[in-house]
Amino acid sequence: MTDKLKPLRDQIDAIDAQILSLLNQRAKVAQEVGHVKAETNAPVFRPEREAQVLRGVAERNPGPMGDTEAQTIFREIMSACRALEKRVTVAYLGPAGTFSEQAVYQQFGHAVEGMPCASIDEVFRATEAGTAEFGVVPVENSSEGAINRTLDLLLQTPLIISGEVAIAVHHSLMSKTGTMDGVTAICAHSQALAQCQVWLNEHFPHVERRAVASNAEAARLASLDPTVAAIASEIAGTQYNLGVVNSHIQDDPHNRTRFVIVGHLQPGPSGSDRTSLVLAVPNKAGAVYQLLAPLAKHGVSMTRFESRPARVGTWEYYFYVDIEGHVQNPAVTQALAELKSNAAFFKVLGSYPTSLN
Ligand SMILES: O=C(O)C(=O)C[C@]1(C(=O)O)C=C[C@@H](O)C=C1
Repeated sequence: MTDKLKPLRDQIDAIDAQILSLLNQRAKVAQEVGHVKAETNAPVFRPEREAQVLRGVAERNPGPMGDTEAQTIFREIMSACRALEKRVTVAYLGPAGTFSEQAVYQQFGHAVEGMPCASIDEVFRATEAGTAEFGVVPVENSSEGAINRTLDLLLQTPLIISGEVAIAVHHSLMSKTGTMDGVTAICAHSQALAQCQVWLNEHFPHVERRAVASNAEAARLASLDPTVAAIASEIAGTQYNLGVVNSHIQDDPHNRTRFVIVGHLQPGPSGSDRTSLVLAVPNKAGAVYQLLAPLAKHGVSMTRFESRPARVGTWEYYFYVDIEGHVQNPAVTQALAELKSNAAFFKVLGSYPTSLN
């Protein structure tokens, strides 16, 4: 056995030495890019370029390594190279261990400064003030719908959406002992409790459900109290030393949350982009239909349409619309100019590369 392994491991050692040398060659070039950018005060993080690099990795990947695995590695390579230019600070809905933190790493890799915030409002405030260069906030969940606080804040903020990330949300039921013995309450964020309600009704109909600020907070509480179980990601469970009672308890096995990245940067076109808008029209029959007509006229596809009652201002509803394409694409530019002239309220939230998954 050992005799057969030795030459293979020697090969791996030799390849690793080459990989390391190539990684450092790449890192030196990235440092040069950093110097060029510093001269012109150009932004270090270029989401459209990173999206193109990662799409190129999948296109050129000869295997047997999977495309997603190759992209994960290259995301971290770019993250490490970017950190040599400048380490980007990213605010997110904390504490550490939340799906928001996972979204940060999925977009930026691990060579970033994560800044956990107590609320979505705080993420916007920190990013607007420049304490963080970017903020990552949840915008919609596949089973529970829109995250209304984010939609309201997007309406008011001067920040621009510069990217999106979709995360598969798998919830686990966990406790200090890894069992439900002696457990009298199950804690989680209200969204997570809602996403697991059918499963909970079936398995633990008589255990109290308690909504707390975040799933990570639930995990922290469970780590302190054997009468409390938490619904959270297993990453959060590991962080707080919890045992798993049941995995994958969310009612929808394909449950996903989409996050957006907000900041002061408007990315250029990447070749596969999305544009997010907010619109309002006077409340009269056919107004919404007329409002959206320019999209069909210019062949622009709408990928999302969400209405939100206005709590302030003149209009009854705001419409959150996502379309395919970048504001700089001619068809999108024309469609938006016509849309703007029909709308009573019009705001482009940003144009950004579509997420990889
Ligand atoms: O191409 C750039 O602008 C770089 O700074 C290099 C690089 C990379 O490592 O490939 C790093 C950071 C940017 O976000 C994009 C790409």
